[in-house]
Amino acid sequence: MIETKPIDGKAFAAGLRGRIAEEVAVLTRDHGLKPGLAVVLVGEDPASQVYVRNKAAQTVEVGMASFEHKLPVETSEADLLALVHKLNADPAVHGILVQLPLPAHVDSMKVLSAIEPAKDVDGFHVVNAGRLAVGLDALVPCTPLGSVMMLKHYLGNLSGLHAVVVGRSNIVGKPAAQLLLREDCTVTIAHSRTRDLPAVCRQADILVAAVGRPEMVRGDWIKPGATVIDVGINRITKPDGKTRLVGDVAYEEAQGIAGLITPVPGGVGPMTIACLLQNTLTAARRQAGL
Ligand SMILES: Nc1nc(=O)c2c([nH]1)NC[C@@H]1CN(c3ccc(C(=O)N[C@@H](CCC(=O)O)C(=O)O)cc3)C=[N+]21
Repeated sequence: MIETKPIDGKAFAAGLRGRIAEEVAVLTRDHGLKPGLAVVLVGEDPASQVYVRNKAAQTVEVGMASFEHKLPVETSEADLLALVHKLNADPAVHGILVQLPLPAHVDSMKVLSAIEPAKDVDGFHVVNAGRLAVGLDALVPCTPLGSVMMLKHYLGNLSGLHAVVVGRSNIVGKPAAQLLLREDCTVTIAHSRTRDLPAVCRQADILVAAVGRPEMVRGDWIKPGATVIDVGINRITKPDGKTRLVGDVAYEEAQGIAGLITPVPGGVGPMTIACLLQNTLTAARRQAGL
């Protein structure tokens, strides 16, 4: 029987934020540079409001400036684009995040493409996606960045390991695959059309679940001793009417099979926000030519 160890993303993120705070203090002291992050939220989705509030609080906590822009759900695409252009031109703003999903009447791709790539701390702009793909310096999407940071910390060298990424989204699956490839993993990208998905997953030394379906990855999809990164954050309603957060992996079933696993909550989620701050620091430094 394998002893399954949880990967404490919450503690890891707190440590990372501590290091970021020290670097921000040095940057401000030696160069008079205070990194600034602008977050744009359209509409009043309660979960999104919680994330945006957490991001703003942690931004201030590490010594950065936080600029929050809350817009009504009926905001036009033109007005949103105008705000993005204003933030692009604002020297106090080094990072811009437009919270997704946007309302249906707004073309998300158009808005993301309007963000100056150097300020695109989500790493969603095609320029950053392309730079990551060809191995140039890029701003890298926060969730995959945080996931790979934890993998390197816990496993050391990832070279030659077989990583299976379940999910092919532009914000997690594809960039996660690129980062793992950069670490010399053998990478398989699996998705809803993959034939015999459980058998493909069972080949993984590193299994990244990023599908957005509660507990879809079952215990018997996991190779004994494998490292499981659960990117899913699904709010489900239990029979008693209470809600609870679950990942894309059946966490209890993974016990005794996985070697290491990120819990939900307390795994990848906190690292996503810490990496957003890391990207803002990186963006500020590059914009200042440091
Ligand atoms: N442009 C954009 N960039 C994003 O990065 C982005 C976005 N839009 N839209 C929404 C999703 C969601 N997201 C989360 C970040 C942290 C937690 C997080 O810290 N979760 C805690 C629990 C939070 C809770 O209890 O609800 C945890 O997993 O432990 C969750 C979700 C970033 N997103």
